[in-house]
Amino acid sequence: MTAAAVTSRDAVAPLYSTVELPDSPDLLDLLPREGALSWVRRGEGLVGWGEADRLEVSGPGALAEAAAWWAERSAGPAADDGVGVPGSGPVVFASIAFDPAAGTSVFVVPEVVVGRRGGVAWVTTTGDADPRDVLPSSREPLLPPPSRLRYADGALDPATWCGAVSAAVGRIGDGDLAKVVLARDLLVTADVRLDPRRLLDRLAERFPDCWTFAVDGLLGATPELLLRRTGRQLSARVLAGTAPRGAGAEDERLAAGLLSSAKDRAEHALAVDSLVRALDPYCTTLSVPDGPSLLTLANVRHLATDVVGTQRRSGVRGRAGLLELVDAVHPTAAVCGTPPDRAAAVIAGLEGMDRGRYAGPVGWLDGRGDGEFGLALRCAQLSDEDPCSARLFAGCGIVAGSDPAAELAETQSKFAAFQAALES
Ligand SMILES: C=C(O[C@@H]1C=C(C(=O)O)C=C[C@H]1O)C(=O)O
Repeated sequence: MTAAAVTSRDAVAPLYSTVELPDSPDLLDLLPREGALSWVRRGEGLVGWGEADRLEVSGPGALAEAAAWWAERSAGPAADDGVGVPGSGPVVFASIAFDPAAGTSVFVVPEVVVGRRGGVAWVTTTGDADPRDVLPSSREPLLPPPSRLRYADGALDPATWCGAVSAAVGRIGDGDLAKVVLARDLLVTADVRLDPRRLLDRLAERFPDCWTFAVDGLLGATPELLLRRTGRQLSARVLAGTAPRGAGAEDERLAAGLLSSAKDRAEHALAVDSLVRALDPYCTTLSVPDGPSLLTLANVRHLATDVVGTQRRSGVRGRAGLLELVDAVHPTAAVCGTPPDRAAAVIAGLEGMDRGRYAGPVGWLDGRGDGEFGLALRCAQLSDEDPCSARLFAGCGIVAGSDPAAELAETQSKFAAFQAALES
């Protein structure tokens, strides 16, 4: 085992000050063009900018290292927090690699965080800045939208990716595994620089039921909540099983078909089971509805299960923080498969790409241990080298009976979430 690689700017915890804002600002409107950090749903959540500190970490102990780092960074000289709700006081935004042992996970402590929750709004600053002085008086104008977008295949062209799906169905038929999630990437280049704020605005408008996120150039609107912790209360929204949207009566027919599909319900049950099995040892209560409901988005419809639990008060598991819980539940069968080790090996053998932080946990954590992590889906990684380019990701659960052409169409429907933001 190699040791986790850790880079962090300096060793002294910054000072944090939080004040309540008299008016509730539009969070996304506050973001600057560079370094946008976001976790926003229906106008509530957190945005941040500037970097007071940053941790990049990988290796088998990556999330434990990150938890220790954050405990030190958030526990420094007492935070001056006059608001006292989840997300006020010290906050770190995080985007964790799909495979935290192999990929790089990024943790950013912003210089400024603005939050909104239940109608209360606040601003938190790190260092000497006075929280009353840091909000922009007006928004820097958005860059013009692209007039031309060029798409190119990522790691696998569509026909080769369908071949990978067939191979996975073969492995499932041989009894090697029950489910594997296979993803593909799509490269896009615009004729102008991409403005993250324009993309976030469009995603938030079109996907009000999703969490619009941005951390270190990974931007998206995810419908899937891996884990939220508020005190001892834990909650998650598990998704698996997808149908396209249709027009008029066809849409109703597709919805009814998804809810009654034995294949989709079995695929969904594997994802719920994987979360419940991993979370159960940490909980005194864990409640799972009898069957899935439908989550309807602009581009697709999913089978969804909302799970809620209460974390134990005592013992080692009672002391587990949110990053330890995230480490325990990730990857669920919603993004990896069943059993997870075999599925991970099939992904490594068939996908032909590095997922990076796609399908990894993304969200935020505060100094009390409250926070929210979604799965980084319906997203794109903006290129560091070329400000006009991005890499989009989409994947699908493959089970017995999966049809490669239908799975390819499903990835296209999922890409469409980010494409609409680029194109509008
Ligand atoms: C892997 C993705 O989505 C996951 C796979 C789903 C499915 O196969 O039905 C549904 C929701 C997500 O859990 C993705 O959007 O890239």
